Amino acid sequence: ALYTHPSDLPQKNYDFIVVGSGAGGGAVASRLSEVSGVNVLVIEAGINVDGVIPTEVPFLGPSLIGTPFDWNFTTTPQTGLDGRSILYSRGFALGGSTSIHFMVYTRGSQDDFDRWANVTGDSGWSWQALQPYFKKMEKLVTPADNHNTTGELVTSLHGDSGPLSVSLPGFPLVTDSKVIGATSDLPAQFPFNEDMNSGNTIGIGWVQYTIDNGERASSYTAYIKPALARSNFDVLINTRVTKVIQTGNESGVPIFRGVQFAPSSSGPFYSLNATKEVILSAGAVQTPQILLLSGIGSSKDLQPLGINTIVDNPNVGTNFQDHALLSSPFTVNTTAQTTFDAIGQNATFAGELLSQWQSSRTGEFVLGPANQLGWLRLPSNASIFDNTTDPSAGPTSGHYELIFTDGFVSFAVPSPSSGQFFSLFTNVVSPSSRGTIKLNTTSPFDAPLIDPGLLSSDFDIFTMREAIKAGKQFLGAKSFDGFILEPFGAFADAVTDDQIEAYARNFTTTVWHPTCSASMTARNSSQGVLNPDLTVKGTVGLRVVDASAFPFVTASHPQTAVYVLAERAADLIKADYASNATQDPSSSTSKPNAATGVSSGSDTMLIGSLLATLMTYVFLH
Ligand SMILES: Cc1cc2nc3c(=O)[nH]c(=O)nc-3n(C[C@H](O)[C@H](O)[C@H](O)COP(=O)(O)OP(=O)(O)OC[C@H]3O[C@@H](n4cnc5c(N)ncnc54)[C@H](O)[C@@H]3O)c2cc1C
Repeated sequence: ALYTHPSDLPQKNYDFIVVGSGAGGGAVASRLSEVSGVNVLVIEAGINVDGVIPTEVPFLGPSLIGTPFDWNFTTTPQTGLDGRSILYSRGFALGGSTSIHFMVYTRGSQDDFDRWANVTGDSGWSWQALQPYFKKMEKLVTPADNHNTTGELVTSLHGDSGPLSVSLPGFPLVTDSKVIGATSDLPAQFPFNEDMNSGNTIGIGWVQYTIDNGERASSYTAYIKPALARSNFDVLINTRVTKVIQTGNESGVPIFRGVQFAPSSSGPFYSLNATKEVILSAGAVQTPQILLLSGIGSSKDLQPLGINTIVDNPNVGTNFQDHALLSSPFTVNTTAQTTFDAIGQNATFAGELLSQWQSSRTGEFVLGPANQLGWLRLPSNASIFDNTTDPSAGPTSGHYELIFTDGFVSFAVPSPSSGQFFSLFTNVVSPSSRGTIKLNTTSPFDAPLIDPGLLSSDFDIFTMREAIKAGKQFLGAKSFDGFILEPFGAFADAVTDDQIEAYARNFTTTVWHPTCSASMTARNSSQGVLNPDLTVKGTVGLRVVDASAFPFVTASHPQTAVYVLAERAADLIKADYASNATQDPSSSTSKPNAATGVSSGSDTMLIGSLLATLMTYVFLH
């Protein structure tokens, strides 16, 4: 059942307490609750999304940025971005970031996962070994417009009965034939890739989305909602886990089967113990924050804050990786108005499209941000490789991504109120930059210090620069003749290499792919935070199942890799407890205890007024 306040929780022994309901938490919790008699509780800080239209309408996904469905974090000043701090969105919602994200469904490359297997010493993370899980999670469905998808993806690569629906774009754009045509014009540099989820990502092709019948498919809709019917599955929203609690020792190793949680900073504070495990799935920003608040981290950092170090591991919150994203607009010449511009500039048209979506789940509002994208590599003789090792996983991984959007879309500057545009997104997908997550204060209700280190390495700024140049070459193909006019705004002045780099540092943001901040490494390695089975090194009863566990960010949009990690994690956990796992004798079986009696404020909002705010937002931006 779904609960909205800790005091409503039923009296139950929870075998597993999962912190966070995003891609990792939703999937692992739902799978664990398949075992009858195993009680699972998910504790989610964020708010309900039921009936919230912008979380359902694919096209309105971007309108959720900066709203109450977003944690609205800000990064530390980024040296690679000329000292700018940028908005760092994460989903504050049932379903986590998958309830607000852009739904692009890319698995990553064979080399990405084979590298995971190599660094962890666990062949179960290899591309080949994960194939059953990629298929198990997925249900390939027809696009919203039921068009013939021959040549747009390879059906046999996909699952047909998993919880997560995947489909191709369900509305045609005038730019579709131009982008696909350009892959024929310039096949050597920009090959067509019929299905970038085959293990070889290289090339340009059609985007697959987690969209089902014109609606967003999220961790909530795919995994959590169906499981809520089970009597052994509970979800508590509006409630923040403030730390994990040591509940004992096993052969001198601390056991962490307790969680403390509260609906607001003023309490009341509750605690509850899992009989089997606590699973942290709070995402790559907050999983390390919770570990640090719980005394699992670098004693050098924790001591000055007055936090007692229980497990001294300096790797917690390090190795943080993200993808740097830049949008570069071009003016275009077209009689058919470009999609994003028409919607952004004409509220009446947008209203009509919303009505169309509501009545038939068709039209432009079934679309994600682009119908095509591609993954490309720098030439092997690129000058950067004279003194830098290639940070990519191998030849099936891109160094950069190009995304093609039919209209003006930018996360750095506001959209112009008139004009017709085409946006080229460039994304550094195999970065060598590394960042950190550190505590700012000891309050779990304060944001941590988030430093994704965007464009902080020579390789990354070089790659961003070359990606922009490659993108311009692609848009110079014959298929774009007479359509693309010229670079717009500050992009128009970015001509020489130095100017392009300056432009990139000035306007790059993130594509919100934080990962690797509690990485898994080999079992006997002193590096990293997790063992290859995702248990936290130096602890008993505590695991991490989310994007922070990645050893390297995949050269992809990472939701699929998080889901696949969670699918395998569920089987690893089920196997552990099928074979008579030892139990912590201190595990509590009681109703949660309120440690303080202060009652909390309510997060309840009038959905009507929220929707109005969201719609205004999307129309204005
Ligand atoms: C704007 C945006 C667009 C994106 N677009 C795409 C895309 O198109 N394709 C793609 O593949 N990926 C995309 N991503 C990334 C993708 O959403 C994430 O990689 C994925 O959701 C990560 O899963 P996770 O489980 O690690 O974390 P999340 O999905 O972020 O889930 C973490 C959950 O933990 C909760 N939580 C955090 N702290 C606490 C606490 N203390 N107590 C209780 N709960 C807590 C959060 O509220 C959240 O619900 C996007 C992300 C964003 C923000």
